[in-house]
Amino acid sequence: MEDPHPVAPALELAGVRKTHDPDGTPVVALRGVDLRVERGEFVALMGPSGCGKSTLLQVAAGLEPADDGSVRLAGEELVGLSESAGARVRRRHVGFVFQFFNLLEGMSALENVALAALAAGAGRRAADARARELIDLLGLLDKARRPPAALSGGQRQRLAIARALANRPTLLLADEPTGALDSAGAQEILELFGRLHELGQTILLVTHSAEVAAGADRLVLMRDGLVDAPVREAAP
Ligand SMILES: Nc1ncnc2c1ncn2[C@@H]1O[C@H](COP(=O)(O)OP(=O)(O)OP(=O)(O)O)[C@@H](O)[C@H]1O
Repeated sequence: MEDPHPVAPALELAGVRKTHDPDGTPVVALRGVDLRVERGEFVALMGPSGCGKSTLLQVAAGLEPADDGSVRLAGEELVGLSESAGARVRRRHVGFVFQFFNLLEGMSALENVALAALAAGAGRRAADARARELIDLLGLLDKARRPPAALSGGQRQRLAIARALANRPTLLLADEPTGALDSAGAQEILELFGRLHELGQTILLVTHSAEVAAGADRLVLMRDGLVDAPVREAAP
C-alpha cells in the first residue's frame, strides 16, 4: 500500500504516558515521553533496568496502548484507534524483534518468514518469494528447510529479523536483540543491523550493551520513565 505520509518521521512520540496495572498496584512506566526517529536513522535506546525501555517499544509498536499522548508511525496516529485499526497500522509499519526470538518451532525457517508475509497481506506466491529473498539476504539459505531448533542462537535471531522484515516495515524495533546471545552471536547480529541500516532500514533498538549502542548513529538515554536530552547526535 502507498505510504500516505512519505515525509513524516518513522516514529514520533509526544507526551506519551503509560501505567501498568495488572493487579490493582499501578506502576508508572512512561511519564510523558517525547521521541522522534527520522526515516533512515539507527537509534539505540539505553537506560537502567526498569526505566521503561521495553514499555516504550511496546507502545511505539502498538502492542500496548498508551494512556495519554500521541504515537505516530509514519505520520499515522495510533492513539485512539480501535484494536483492529491499530493492528492494520502496525502491520503496515512495524517489524518487531524480541530478545528470545519468539519463532514457531513446528515450522521451517522459511515458513516462519512466509507466514509473517502472509499475515502482512501478501498472497501465497508473493509471501514465499519475499521469504526466500529475506532468508537469502540474511545468509540462511542453507537452513531454509530446517526448524528454528536446528539453528544457532545468532542464526535464530537472524531468522527472527528476517521475519520482522517480511512486511517491509517503516520501522524495525528490537528489544535487547543480543541479550540472549553469546559474544559471537551478538557480533553477528550487530553487524547485521549495521548492514540493514546501510540498506536504508530505520531501526530503534533497546540494548544494555555499550558495544551494540556504539553501532547506532544516535544514542538516546532513558531514566525513570522519561527520555533524556540527546547525549550523542548523529555524526555530521
Ligand atoms: N506487564 C507489567 N505489569 C506490571 N508492571 C510492569 C509490566 N511491564 C513493566 N512493568 C513495570 O514498568 C516499569 C518499566 O518496565 P520496562 O520493562 O518497560 O523497563 P525496562 O527499562 O525495559 O527494563 P529492563 O531493562 O529490565 O528490561 C518497571 O517498573 C516494570 O516493573
